[in-house]
Amino acid sequence: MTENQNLEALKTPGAVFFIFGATGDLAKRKLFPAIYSLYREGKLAEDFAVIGVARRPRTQEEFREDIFQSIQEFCRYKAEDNDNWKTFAQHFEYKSLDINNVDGFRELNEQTVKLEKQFGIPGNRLFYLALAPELFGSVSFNLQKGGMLDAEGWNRLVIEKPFGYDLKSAEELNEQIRQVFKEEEIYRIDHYLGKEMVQNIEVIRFANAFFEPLWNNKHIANVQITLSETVGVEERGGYYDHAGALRDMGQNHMLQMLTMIAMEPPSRLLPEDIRDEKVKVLRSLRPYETAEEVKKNVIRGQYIKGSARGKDLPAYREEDKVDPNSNTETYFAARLFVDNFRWAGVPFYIRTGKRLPVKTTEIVVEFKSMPNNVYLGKKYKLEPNLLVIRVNPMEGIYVKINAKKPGSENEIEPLAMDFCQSCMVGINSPEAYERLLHDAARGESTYFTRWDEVASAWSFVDKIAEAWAQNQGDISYYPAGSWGPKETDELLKADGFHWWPVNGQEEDNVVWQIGK
Ligand SMILES: NC(=O)C1=CN([C@@H]2O[C@H](COP(=O)(O)OP(=O)(O)OC[C@H]3O[C@@H](n4cnc5c(N)ncnc54)[C@H](OP(=O)(O)O)[C@@H]3O)[C@@H](O)[C@H]2O)C=CC1
Ligand SMILES: O=C1O[C@H](COP(=O)(O)O)[C@@H](O)[C@H](O)[C@H]1O
Repeated sequence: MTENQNLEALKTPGAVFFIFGATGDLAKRKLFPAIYSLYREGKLAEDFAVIGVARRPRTQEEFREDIFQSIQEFCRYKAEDNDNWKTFAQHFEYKSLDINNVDGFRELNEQTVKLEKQFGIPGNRLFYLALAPELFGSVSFNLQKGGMLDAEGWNRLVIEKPFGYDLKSAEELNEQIRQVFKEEEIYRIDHYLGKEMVQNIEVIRFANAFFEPLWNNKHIANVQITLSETVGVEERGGYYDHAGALRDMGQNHMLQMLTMIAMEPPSRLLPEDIRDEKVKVLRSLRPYETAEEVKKNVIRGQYIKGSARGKDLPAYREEDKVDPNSNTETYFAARLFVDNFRWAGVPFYIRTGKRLPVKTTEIVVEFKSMPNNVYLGKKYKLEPNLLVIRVNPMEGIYVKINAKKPGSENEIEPLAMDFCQSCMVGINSPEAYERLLHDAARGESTYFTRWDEVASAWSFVDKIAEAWAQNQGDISYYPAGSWGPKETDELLKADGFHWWPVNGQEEDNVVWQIGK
């Protein structure tokens, strides 16, 4: 393929993008920068328009100024105040509208038709709901009543997480949306699926002869997925105190990464085939039915006062908009099992938390050790081989192997073969939201979650949440800036394993860590 053909294949079809919630945090930090990056990369030509929708008043000039500021602050490309910027900004308009006001949607339709004529857009409409989920149903109904879905092109609905609070509320939400949109028109965002290295899991697994044959319970001892954050709840205390780490990160990002690691190779690289395989993994998760099973396999914690990098940090219960008696978990870790032929008996350890010492997302696949009753194993203590996939913020993979210590006669030491992708492409790697917006506009649904995936993930998580709700007392506390409750280490120790240190974690005896 020539470069021009390649760019043509990546080009987004002409469409109007509606950003509902255009004055909000997500639009400012992620969506406007993503649209600008697509434009700068030639993936978005001149046949597009963006209409920002929210209640507060904004003139067109003020709205365009908001976008300029958002790009300057959050985009990997900077806008310059020149003709190029002015051409881009002309594609943006604002509509002040309460989403409960159906007449406003009729006006919005008139505004849209004008823009479609102006930019030669063939009636394709993408509705991005950067709104609280309680509003998804009303927007869908009013889009229909206001005639917004009657244009000639396609309609697509992109919705943000959280998709419900539990299975029941997710079903209700889904039912409302499905009265208006077909499943194939709905794009449920899980922004972790837009991350470079999460998408790379498939390639690492299915394009390498030395991984796939070993990818099973005969050769893999355990899998560890860590998603640690240094931040607390910031301005989102109200939402977070209702949700907690299990719903905020577990039901979606953590389980999605697990499915990418555990799924069977799809028969074809088509969205539905890939999603079929992912949902099978979710259905194979061993459910924890009783409070005892939950207690044995899942740990929850909440941060108390602590410090990090010389700075004092408040307790979770002291955070803005958080109940001072809150029992919401800011951390959870679990031992999960995928009960199928490939994975029977292999524990998947997952952990995530706020106010941990480093910001990192990493997946460690620990291979079974060589038999220690023969040859080298008899003589040396061999470290297990590891495949580490670094998702965030560093991107890359490395493999830890045993090798002869250079210069020594017969000493063996662990050695890391490191591919640091971020060192090579640096800040040019597209942001998750950029990829996902681009995919949704091209009708590429692989990296969005299908309803049955969402439902299966909720039914698994609900049982844990129910057990916790009945037993409020079993929460552990950890100082902000520490690695979470100590019980988390016990979870692995009981199986003869330990957490492998993640990138940035200080460990004196880790000779194979990069930079050591
Ligand atoms: N921010 C983030 O990093 C992330 C956010 N999300 C999800 O994305 C969604 C949006 O989040 P975020 O941007 O942070 O939220 P904000 O509270 O910052 O923004 C909400 C937006 O909704 C608009 N809005 C609220 N009520 C109405 C209404 N009745 N009619 C029209 N517009 C309305 C607000 O504008 P106005 O007040 O002017 O009407 C504002 O633009 C949420 O579901 C959140 O959970 C998911 C992942 C990350
Ligand atoms: O969805 C969410 O993700 C962020 C973490 O995302 P990352 O890309 O920065 O790793 C998390 O902070 C937030 O609580 C959650 O809602």
